[in-house]
Amino acid sequence: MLRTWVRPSAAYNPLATVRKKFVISIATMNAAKQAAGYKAIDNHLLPSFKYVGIGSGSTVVYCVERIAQLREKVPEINSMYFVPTGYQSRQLIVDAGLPLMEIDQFSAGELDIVFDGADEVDSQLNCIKGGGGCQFQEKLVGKCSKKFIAVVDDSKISQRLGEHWLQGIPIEVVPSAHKKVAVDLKRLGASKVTLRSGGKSKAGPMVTDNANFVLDAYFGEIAPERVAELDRSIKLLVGVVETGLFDYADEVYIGRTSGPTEILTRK
Ligand SMILES: O=C(CO)[C@H](O)[C@H](O)COP(=O)(O)O
Repeated sequence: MLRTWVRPSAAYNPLATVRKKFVISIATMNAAKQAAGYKAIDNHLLPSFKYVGIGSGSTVVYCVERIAQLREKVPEINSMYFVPTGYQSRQLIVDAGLPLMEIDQFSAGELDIVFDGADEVDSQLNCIKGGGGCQFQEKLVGKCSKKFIAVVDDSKISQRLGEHWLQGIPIEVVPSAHKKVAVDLKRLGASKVTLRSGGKSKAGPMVTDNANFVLDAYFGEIAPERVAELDRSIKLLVGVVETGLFDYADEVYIGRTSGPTEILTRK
């Protein structure tokens, strides 16, 4: 984002103060994500593991970076297989030279662990995911894993989902059903439903790794005890492939922009 609006010329400087602040805050945010990603790997990647899920987004990049760094010290990593949640994480695994396996080889509970990012986390460790449109495969990999570790920065933490993530719950839908599902979601109580656009990179709707569309549906702030029920209601709508509501994180690593990484554990 920075690159698109800051003029690089040193002579041009009305925005210099803003620019400096912005640069520092991005660097600080990345340092927080990195600290959390590294700590999650150091604490949870056991040498005995065989199959490890890798989530999507900018934070898991640091998890993969740490796994690659540890290969010499922990040679067992070379005989593990890493299972992606979409094309982005597939590319991360391949670029890091880590052994790759696809999720279609696995069923529930067969992966040892998955490390993934999240868009928002509530007080009971429920998460909204799918900011990058990967929620279906993220949930599939999550459901095939014995443990789900979320890694986020501190801007993602809320009491209730919908407090900070105002874009809405990402819902993957079969393209031919997008209109019907949008109306259904409004009937279910969504105040705003948007068909996600491909933005500057693609004319028309964004298309997921599974060739589907995404509807972002805002349901206001969702009390933690309502998350599972809302997830079920959305899933029942014909045309819905998967929702971005996740209610099974075991631990959340929160990279703090000031202070050490905090760890929240499901009680
Ligand atoms: O759910 C996701 C993609 O579908 C991501 O994990 C989520 O959007 C968080 O991404 P980031 O780490 O870049 O903030």
